[in-house]
Amino acid sequence: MLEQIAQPLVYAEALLAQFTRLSRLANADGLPSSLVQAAAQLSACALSQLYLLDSTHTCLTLAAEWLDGQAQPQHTASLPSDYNGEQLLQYCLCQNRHLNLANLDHNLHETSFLPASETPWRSLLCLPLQDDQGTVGGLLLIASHNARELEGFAGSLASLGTFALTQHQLLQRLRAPQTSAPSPSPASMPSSGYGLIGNSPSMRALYQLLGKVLHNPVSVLLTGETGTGKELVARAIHDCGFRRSQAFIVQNCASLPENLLESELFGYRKGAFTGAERDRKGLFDAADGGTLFLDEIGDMPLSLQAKLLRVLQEGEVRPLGSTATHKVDVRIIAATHRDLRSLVEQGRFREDLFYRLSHFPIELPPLRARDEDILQLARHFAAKASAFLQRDPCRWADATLTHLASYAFPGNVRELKGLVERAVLLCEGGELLPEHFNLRQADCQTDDGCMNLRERLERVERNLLLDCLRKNRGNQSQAARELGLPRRTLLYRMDRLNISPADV
Ligand SMILES: Nc1ncnc2c1ncn2[C@@H]1O[C@H](COP(=O)(O)OP(=O)(O)OP(=O)(O)O)[C@@H](O)[C@H]1O
Repeated sequence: MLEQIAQPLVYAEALLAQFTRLSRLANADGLPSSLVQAAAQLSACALSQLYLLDSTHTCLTLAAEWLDGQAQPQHTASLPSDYNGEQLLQYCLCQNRHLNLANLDHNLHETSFLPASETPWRSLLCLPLQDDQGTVGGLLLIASHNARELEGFAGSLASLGTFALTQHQLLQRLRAPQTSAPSPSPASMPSSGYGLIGNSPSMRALYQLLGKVLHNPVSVLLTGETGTGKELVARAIHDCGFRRSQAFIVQNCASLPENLLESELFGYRKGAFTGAERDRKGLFDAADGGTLFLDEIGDMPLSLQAKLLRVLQEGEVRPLGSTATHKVDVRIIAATHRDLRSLVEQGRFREDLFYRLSHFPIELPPLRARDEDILQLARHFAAKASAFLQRDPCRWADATLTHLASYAFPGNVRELKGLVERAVLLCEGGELLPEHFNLRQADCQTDDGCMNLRERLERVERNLLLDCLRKNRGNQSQAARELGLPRRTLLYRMDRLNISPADV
């Protein structure tokens, strides 16, 4: 790591001292400025900057700057991560690769993010930093007025920066419970990740995967039963990624006959077929720079699959009736509820396209695999439905929550949404009661045949406790009060039901 450094031992000692200094900081606010100071001193560069990506991964903020031996006053301005001007920062962020420019005099990159200076900036090194989830959480940058080779600092400063970023997040998390946040009303219940609702282990695993693809241009294949949120996830990838200012276009591949689907997707030239009276651009052109969501990809006809493969491989589109191709830059997110592998075996889906699409597969869990999310989803849908109907948010009767928590939903979030919306419509006194929900009794009881009564009751109790804890943002005293339990009893039950603060 240090082979390109002039005096590696001296440097290693200084680096160790900086790791030690950063590890001793007990205040999250001090970490960014200590990191930029350390980076500038270790590299002997006049400038060091730390940019942090916000939790939605859409804004970059200059969190700290060290210039000519001094910490600079904190900037409040933030830059959207999809801004076009700062290609250099954007490149490191999206590609998750460091960039070393040893001579900025011959550089075409825009560097207006560097502070104005009488002596020009002549070299820089920009390093992506990963957060504790393993996704890019920020950038550390050093720059010098001399045309210097800074590559040798890349490995060690990236490690130092990643360490500081993780410490920063840990300290922020430690501090969070001490600020007494007001209990959220159902209408303001926060969403859990990328605008999706759910905090179950399977949803948290999903958020981790999403974090990996947001700033990475790979095609994504979303699989999962119908109504599990595939389109919602596709939108989240688009809205939280760097293409968010561009178009998000949806096309259902099962909804159109082959010819129409082809002309919709690829466009056509005047005279390509009877009725083609003028040139028309296709959806790939409309989504240029943005995202095209191809729903029900398993139903795409084989001939179109070949054309889609060409777009994925070459980034080229050929409209119907044209001999020429043109380039497009479109991120493809495909979705299907079918088993594509078995369609490949049956010869109904191209194997090469299957492998091309499944570079990054994401499977959405059915609702039955995340029943602890049911009440959170139900509250969310009820709050949205009330807002839509311009009504005050509904209250939830305890019996209703128990009723819902014990219902064995199959796979479909859409079904739960429909049930809740109907209940909100039926509810007149402002309180949602069990009779407002049209739940099939059989499903309330049958559930998983392997579960005995005690296990079923424990599942219901676990879901209710989790719901109450979430509603109170993890505040156990408040949750215990609301449940009418001594706090110690709540803690005992949480322990027995295997509920940890992380589940909340
Ligand atoms: N995690 C979630 N948080 C909030 N709403 C959700 C979630 N998952 C699904 N929904 C809602 O459920 C409904 C169905 O979701 P969506 O249309 O994305 O499913 P799908 O898997 O694409 O369905 P299909 O296979 O039928 O096309 C939508 O109204 C969506 O907003």
